[in-house]
Amino acid sequence: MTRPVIGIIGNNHVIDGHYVTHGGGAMNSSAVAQVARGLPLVIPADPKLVSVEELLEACDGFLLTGGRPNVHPDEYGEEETPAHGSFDRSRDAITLPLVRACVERGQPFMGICRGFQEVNVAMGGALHAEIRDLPGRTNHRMPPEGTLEEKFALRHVVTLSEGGPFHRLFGAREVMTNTLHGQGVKTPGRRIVIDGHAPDGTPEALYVEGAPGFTLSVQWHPEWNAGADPVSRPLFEAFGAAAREWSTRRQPMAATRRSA
Ligand SMILES: N[C@@H](CCC(=O)NCCCC(=O)O)C(=O)O
Repeated sequence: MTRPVIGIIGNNHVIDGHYVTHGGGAMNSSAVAQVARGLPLVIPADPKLVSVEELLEACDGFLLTGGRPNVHPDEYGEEETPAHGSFDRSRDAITLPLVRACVERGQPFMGICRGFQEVNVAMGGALHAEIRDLPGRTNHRMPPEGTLEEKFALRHVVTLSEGGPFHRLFGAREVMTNTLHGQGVKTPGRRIVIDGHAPDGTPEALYVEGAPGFTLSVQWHPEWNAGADPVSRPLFEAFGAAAREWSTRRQPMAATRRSA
């Protein structure tokens, strides 16, 4: 059986100050290949190079990866300030319409960290520029020093809604997660259900109400230790199963198009 193709949304990275690359962390590719059991395909998220329509055709599902640059506040009707940090407008231009198209079509996606925030903004929601500056909130940012193990260590509980999709998937109302982000959901978009929170109230898990496909998205990084972690593993397995189902459903459509 062929593997479902999972488009991994790449980030623009500048190496050595001048060499521009499109990349996704190797952890994402491994989680897709080894846990979701999909074919990982890193996407250069730039509308000069790819279109949303082409991506929807080429891929069975999308992993909206984490990324340091933030979604531009223009996308949710706010003015840019220094607190908003850096941006990746090319990625915004692909992922926001891609999420809306996937919701409409029932094509699976899973948002991680920046990807989680993109799902919210795509559906009309807004973000806080810097959650650690808000009263009562803690610092969710990546520790600036330390090994990868220390940066991705489990740091807080996420409490999930009773009977919600995350509770059902994990079989627990409380799970431990890592945390490596500065921004967070301020107002949920249309049909966005916040299904899990950190102890300081920060939204951590969401899905799109009534969407016909897989939309589970998380503010933490399940790609870390994806094969062994009891939270990451079921998430990637469920995402892979959804992409596989999409791929088997669309094969007859693709065959019809080829023979026409
Ligand atoms: N920029 C957003 C999203 C944070 C995020 O996705 N972090 C992943 C960083 C991965 C890396 O180190 O490149 C925010 O800050 O909230």
